[in-house]
Amino acid sequence: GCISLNLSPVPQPIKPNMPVPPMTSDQEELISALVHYQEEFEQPSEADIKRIQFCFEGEASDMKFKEITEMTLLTVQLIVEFSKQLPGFSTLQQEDKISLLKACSSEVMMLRAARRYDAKTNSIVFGNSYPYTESEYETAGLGFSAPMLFRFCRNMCRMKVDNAEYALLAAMSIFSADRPFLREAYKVQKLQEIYLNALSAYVANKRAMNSFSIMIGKLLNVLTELRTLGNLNSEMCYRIQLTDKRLPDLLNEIWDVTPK
Ligand SMILES: Cc1nc(-c2ccccc2Cl)n(NC(=O)c2ccc3c(c2C)OCCO3)c1C(C)C
Repeated sequence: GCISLNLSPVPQPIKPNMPVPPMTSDQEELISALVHYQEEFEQPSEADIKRIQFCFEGEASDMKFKEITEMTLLTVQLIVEFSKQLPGFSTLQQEDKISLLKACSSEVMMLRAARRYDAKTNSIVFGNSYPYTESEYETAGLGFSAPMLFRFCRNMCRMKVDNAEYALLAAMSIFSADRPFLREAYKVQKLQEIYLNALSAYVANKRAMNSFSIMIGKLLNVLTELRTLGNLNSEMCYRIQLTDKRLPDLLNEIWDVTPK
């Protein structure tokens, strides 16, 4: 069932030497719901992954590129399902839901890649058996993006971001009030504040006090980094337009790549 959003007065902002207030039960409920949905919509089904694996022939680069695009298509659809479960999302107008999903999907894709990053093999394991290494990214013709993507993944890994923090960052990326064409930006802003307060309460209660302000600062900086990565994804989409490679129509539509 969906969590009743408690729009009670915003809890006190946490100051450095202030005793850490316990999380409210609403915040605990919200966080466990998000972690549950994050797990529910984490992986494409085995059947979907199998379908991708065996239906491509052609030269290595095209096959790798096609695999990545199909895997991304499945993952973006999971991101849409995750977003629809977020408390508050259903209170928005249809047009705003679409504007938010178009704008956040590449950013949440980057967060998902970071969650699937395996430091030992320096690879992103999308699905259960799809290790993407930096060189495979090069093979697929996406070489320009690989170093930045893997640097982002390594940084998230070093910060030891946990499932709750990933889920809350994804929710904050989804509920970004400064996305283009929003009709009710103020509603999106209010929703993001609820997830921000839950994130800061969670971090304050989880990490020793001295590292709270450092950690919350780093996590909020991730949202800024995600903007850059999302914009570079759009740039990559345009570059692909200029080559003989093609993205699936749904990705072109979601990422506003106007077919020439
Ligand atoms: C089908 C497809 N799937 C992805 C993708 C793959 C993994 C994580 C996130 C994304 Cl968005 N991308 N984007 C990138 O791989 C991509 C593009 C630009 C980047 C970047 C990535 C991962 O990361 C670093 C900044 O620039 C694409 C297309 C557009 C090729």
